[in-house]
Amino acid sequence: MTPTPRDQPSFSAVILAGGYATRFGDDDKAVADLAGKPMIRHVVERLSESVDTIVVNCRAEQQSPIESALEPLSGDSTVTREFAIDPIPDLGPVGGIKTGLEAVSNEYAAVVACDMPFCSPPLLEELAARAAGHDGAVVRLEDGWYQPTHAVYRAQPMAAACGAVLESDDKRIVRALEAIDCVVVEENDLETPVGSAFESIDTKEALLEAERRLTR
Ligand SMILES: Nc1nc2c(ncn2[C@@H]2O[C@H](COP(=O)(O)OP(=O)(O)OP(=O)(O)O)[C@@H](O)[C@H]2O)c(=O)[nH]1
Ligand SMILES: [Mg+2]
Repeated sequence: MTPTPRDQPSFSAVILAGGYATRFGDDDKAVADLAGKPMIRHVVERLSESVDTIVVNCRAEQQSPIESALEPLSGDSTVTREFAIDPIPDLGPVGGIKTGLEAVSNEYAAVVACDMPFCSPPLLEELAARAAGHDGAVVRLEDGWYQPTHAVYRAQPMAAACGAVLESDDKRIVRALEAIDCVVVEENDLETPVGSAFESIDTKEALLEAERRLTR
């Protein structure tokens, strides 16, 4: 086996951007300005440290604004970007994860929400290493909540599990996690500092708060 430069299992990334950002207001938070850069660009630039293929999952009408938000992107010439458009919008993150992972050609992929500008490539690398030989690795915080939109999955089984969940009565993402061989990593057991990796920007107030931290 030829190790990657970081001696980590290689994985792709899926960025979930297909939500309607209702708590954020009328604007699409994926392309909202955060400290001089569209939010999704923060995520793409970070993920480019660890992956060579990024799949952006969104609705059809978002593709053009998101493409504009990501061009030109310096220093990422080796990163391939693709779009995976939801065939049916508004199925929630489970629908987005299914659409995105179906477009992935690597065995494993990190899934990260577009509103997590502090996402952590080192943390995702740790999750990829923990997921090796399993169908995924997801962090459970001390308060008991899973972090499925900053996680690593084996693309094919997780996409299939999301498809089955969408067909069932209980459409919660936790049902998909239960259906696959997903390693649950307790927050306290992580080797990598979490920092603000799991922080999502849901409101304009949260955006301003994140901006203050990024610019001070
Ligand atoms: N493809 C797809 N992605 C979604 C959908 N709903 C949420 N997401 C994504 O999942 C991630 C987490 O979702 P939320 O934080 O609830 O984002 P949101 O649904 O856009 O925002 P709210 O309307 O305020 O809940 C974000 O990256 C969203 O873009 C959906 O219906 N389809
Ligand atoms: Mg939502």
